[in-house]
Amino acid sequence: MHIAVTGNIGAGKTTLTTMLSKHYGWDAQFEDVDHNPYLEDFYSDMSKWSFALQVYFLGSRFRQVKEIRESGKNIIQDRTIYEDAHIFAENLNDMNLLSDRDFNNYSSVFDLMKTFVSAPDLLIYLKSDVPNLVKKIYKRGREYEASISIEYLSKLNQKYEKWISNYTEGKLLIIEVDDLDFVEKPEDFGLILEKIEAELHGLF
Ligand SMILES: Nc1ncnc2c1ncn2[C@@H]1O[C@H](COP(=O)(O)OP(=O)(O)O)[C@@H](O)[C@H]1O
Ligand SMILES: Nc1ncnc2c1ncn2[C@H]1C[C@H](O)[C@@H](COP(=O)(O)O)O1
Repeated sequence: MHIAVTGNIGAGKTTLTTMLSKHYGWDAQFEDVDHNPYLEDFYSDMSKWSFALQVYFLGSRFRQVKEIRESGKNIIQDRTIYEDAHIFAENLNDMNLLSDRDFNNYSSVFDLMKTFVSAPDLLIYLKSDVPNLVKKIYKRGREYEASISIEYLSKLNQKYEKWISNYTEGKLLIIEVDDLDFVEKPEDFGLILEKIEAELHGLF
């Protein structure tokens, strides 16, 4: 079984991935954030570092894809490789922070990698409004994320909505998280578990 949690920056992916992995006793795969050699530089100068960061995330995410294929274990994954290409790289190109030449180069590598990627059994999209994303990013308190603009988050949210509305690769569960506090309220976490189990009925 492979479940992936998707959503904008600050939506709660890492928190929910951790809770689900503990609850079901499954392995968790997290994004390469704390040891990422480009992320901090990227936020100080997006145009300069966008290509290097995208190549880094693509490689790191493809390594996870390979591990999922080879491990045969039940895995819950924090963000997918699709988001790097269809959300982040595309948005940077739209914002002229990643040139057409670099974006085309990146996309041809991504298209090749995609042929090895299997969709998760279930994709859980954590949908959140920009003001709530801002609050959670602030609460998390990574210093280099203080420069993230409302415009950047809004554009990413628009990309997420478009991508999710066209997602047909596998089962999809959309959870509106703004009125849920699955961290402090066990009943809210319970609601999420019920929805997951309804989607995966028969596979558990
Ligand atoms: N549903 C929620 N209710 C309250 N706080 C939340 C919720 N989801 C996430 N948080 C908090 O918001 C911050 C960002 O969450 P995180 O899981 O790191 O998001 P992501 O991995 O999507 O960027 C963390 O401090 C986390 O504790
Ligand atoms: N592909 C990406 N391009 C730019 N930035 C990215 C990409 N993937 C992740 N990120 C950033 C966004 C956040 O600052 C950190 C961690 O993501 P989060 O949504 O908070 O788990 O990496």
